[in-house]
Amino acid sequence: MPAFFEPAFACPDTLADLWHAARHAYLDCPLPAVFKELTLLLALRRAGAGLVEHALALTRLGLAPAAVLSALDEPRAFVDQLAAARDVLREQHLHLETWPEDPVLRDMLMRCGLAFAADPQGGADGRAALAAALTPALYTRWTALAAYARGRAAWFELHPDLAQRIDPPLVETHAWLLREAPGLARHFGDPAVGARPLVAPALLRLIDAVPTGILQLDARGAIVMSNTTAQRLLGHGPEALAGLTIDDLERGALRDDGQPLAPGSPLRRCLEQHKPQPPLTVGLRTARGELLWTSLAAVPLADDDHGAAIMVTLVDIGERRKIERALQESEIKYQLLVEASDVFLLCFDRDGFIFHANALIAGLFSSTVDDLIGKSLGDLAPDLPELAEAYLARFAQVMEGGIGVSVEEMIEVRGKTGWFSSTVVPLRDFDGQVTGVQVVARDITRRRRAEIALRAREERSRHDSLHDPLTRLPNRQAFMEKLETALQAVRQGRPAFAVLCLDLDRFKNVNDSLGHSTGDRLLISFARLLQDCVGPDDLLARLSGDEFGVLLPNVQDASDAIRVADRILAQLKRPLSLRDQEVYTSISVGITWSALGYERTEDILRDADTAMHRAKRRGKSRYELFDADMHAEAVAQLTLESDLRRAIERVEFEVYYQPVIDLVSGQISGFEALLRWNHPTRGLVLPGEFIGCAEETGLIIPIGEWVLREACGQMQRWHAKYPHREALSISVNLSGKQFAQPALIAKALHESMLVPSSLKLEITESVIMEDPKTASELIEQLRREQVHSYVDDFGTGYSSLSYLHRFPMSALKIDRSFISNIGPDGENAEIVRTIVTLAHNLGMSVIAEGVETRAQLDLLAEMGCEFGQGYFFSRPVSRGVAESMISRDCKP
Ligand SMILES: Nc1nc2c(ncn2[C@@H]2O[C@@H]3COP(=O)(O)O[C@H]4[C@@H](O)[C@H](n5cnc6c(=O)[nH]c(N)nc65)O[C@@H]4COP(=O)(O)O[C@H]3[C@H]2O)c(=O)[nH]1
Repeated sequence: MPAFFEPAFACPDTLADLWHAARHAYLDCPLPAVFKELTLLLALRRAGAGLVEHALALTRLGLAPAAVLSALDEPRAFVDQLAAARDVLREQHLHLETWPEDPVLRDMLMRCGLAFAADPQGGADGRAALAAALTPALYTRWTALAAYARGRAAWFELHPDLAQRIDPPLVETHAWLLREAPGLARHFGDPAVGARPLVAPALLRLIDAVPTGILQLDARGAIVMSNTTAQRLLGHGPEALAGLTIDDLERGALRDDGQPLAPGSPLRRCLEQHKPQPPLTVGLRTARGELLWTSLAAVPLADDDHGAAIMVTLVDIGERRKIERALQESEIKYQLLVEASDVFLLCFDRDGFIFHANALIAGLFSSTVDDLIGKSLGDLAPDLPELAEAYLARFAQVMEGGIGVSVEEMIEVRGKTGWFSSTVVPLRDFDGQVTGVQVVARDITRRRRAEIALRAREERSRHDSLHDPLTRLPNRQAFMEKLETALQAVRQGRPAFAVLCLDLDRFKNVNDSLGHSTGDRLLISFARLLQDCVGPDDLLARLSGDEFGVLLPNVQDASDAIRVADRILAQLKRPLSLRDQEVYTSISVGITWSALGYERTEDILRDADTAMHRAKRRGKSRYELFDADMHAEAVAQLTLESDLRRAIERVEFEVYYQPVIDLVSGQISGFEALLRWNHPTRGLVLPGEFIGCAEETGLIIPIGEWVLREACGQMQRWHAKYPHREALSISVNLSGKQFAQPALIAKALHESMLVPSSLKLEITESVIMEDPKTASELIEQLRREQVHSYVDDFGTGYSSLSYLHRFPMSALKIDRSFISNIGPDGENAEIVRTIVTLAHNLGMSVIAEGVETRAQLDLLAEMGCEFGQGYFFSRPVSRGVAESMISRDCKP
């Protein structure tokens, strides 16, 4: 680029200014019109279209186009003239402020100026001469004019087709000019050349088809060609796009970072430095002002015939950028997440060197992220070689298998021990190849501690749930679990086991008489004693209140269990020390063992329990081995129990009445109500066969209630029917279990409307002694309600009269075993006599049970016994028979 025109081409603004200045000079300056025309004509001689415009200007000035032809026709002479003019100007030392009047001088100046325009480089001498000859203002104007001319020429050189296409009047004028002066045609060149496409049509189609936008810009940065993609992307039609400049393209354009594109864009650099510009992300504005993100590249074009200086390619990267942005955002989010989370992150390459880490892990090693990069595990924790080794093994495993590995482990880092949960996962490249591993670890110390505490608590609570808090022995649940294990072991061929069920005899008495805390101490002391009696492999448990169980997991036969029972019984011959007192106690032991072929643990314990009850029944302080008979008995008991339940539902019971005779008058003083069961298959069943079972199962409560209501009601009906016999009383047996429901007695009386004093409740001596406290309270309550209480079966239990005064009983019934023995030989007679005397001394009447003979009757009468009851008078009879007795004037 000639230095003379540099300002105009260096900066578009300058060019624009020059353009305006030149137009101003062209139209307003005092240069002669012909000078102007010649200047332009010469400058634009290669620009046919420019000449057209020039011709228009000539027309406006009133000149015929033909007037300039002579100058154009003589280029050679023109150059010579120019050289002459230059010499003249140099010699004349002119200082012109206005254009000279002298036509020769004028002509000289004009030709000199034209020389600059036509050949700026070559006209350097002339320019210097001109500058010397003209005032600076005049010289500037002249320069501007020359720049204008040069600019126009260059413009039209680059846009021959464009100029014709966009300016139809120009084309018309062109045609007119050629008609007027056909000689101009050689200056315009071939009009077809102007419309000639820049590239071959096939290539043009190809260019149009490519998805990349292609623009060609001329040396001044104006678009001279665009393909369809570029037009579509930028939203301009081809016409609108043609002629847009770099400025237009870059107006409102943004850099990749969203900042305005700085001056000196790659397009301009390419244009000016003729160097290819690598792709750059630029946001261009479309015709609608929207932002189009492109990858913009430019290459210089060498010697293009059509004036194209650079080729620009535009690739729409909007979608890609969105994805990239999303990826970036996701990456940022990931980073934020990683940094904000409590996760330790390390990424290792295949060789075990760190290439990524987060701040948290850096902090853990009192380091920085940068410092960690490039380090190996060994560098990281030189004092933990085993840990490093373990992790390296994990890395190898993960990289080989491609599957992540998670572990929780305790690690000591810098003297601090903590629990960490870490996961090692493989890292892969786009092809799926494992490129390294990522370790994500979390400090789980707090969680772990909480877990340990929780587990300890759970274990404690499980221990509690399986242990008795008082004796600290395993409880029933624990015993049953172990029993289940033992049962399974036996099924798998392991040796037999035995179970002992131990129950303290009369423990309730201890509780009631010595207090519950003494009872507790007794249990603790007894538990210790048991512990001393069993082996380390044996299981001792407290099954319930005063019931203990022993599981002997390895026995040859039942005798092994018997030996243990004997040992315990022998130990109990000595008193148990309870702090400040010593207490004698005994136990009843039931034994069973697995050789009996058990299927269920409940059955084992049930049978041991059955045997234990048998031991109790047989006098306590002993053991009983469960056997087949007992089993049959147990089965029979079960059958009986279910039959009883059915009997209650269907009311298969009946009350029989046995008269009680006044031994003085010989008349019936009352009846004892005795229960009978009309069994559907077994016929009449006596109470001895089912009362025990009813008591054990608690069924005695509904049965007893029924008897009470039935008997009270019956007696009340007899009272009503035989009013003169209203002194008749009814005796009803009361079970110990019924003590708990004294209200039922009041209820029965209330419902039957029987006078309370007509009801006598028989309570056995053993029941009283089983629970003396409750018995005493009940008897006292009954007394207050005017219900009489009798001691039943006296002599079979404690046989002690000493306690009787503690209970406000009305009478006692001497057991029939004593009566039957006061036969003709008089055995027991003295005992009975003593009982009668003592009872009288305590203010109680006496009823003799089981009177079967006249001799017994006579002896009892002689002893002063008030009442008698027995087969001698009558067996227990049905209601109807009993009534007939009453109606027969009360003699049985
Ligand atoms: N060998 C002989 N026996 C005689 C003679 N006189 C009466 N007996 C029998 O002696 C038992 C007297 O009843 P217990 O001592 O209260 O003894 C009763 C009583 O303890 C209980 N029992 C009967 N009914 C009930 C009831 O409704 N409730 C409760 N809880 N127990 C009842 O069943 C036991 C047996 O009742 P039973 O079989 O009816 O037997 C009756 C009666 O039939 C005699 O001269 N010789």
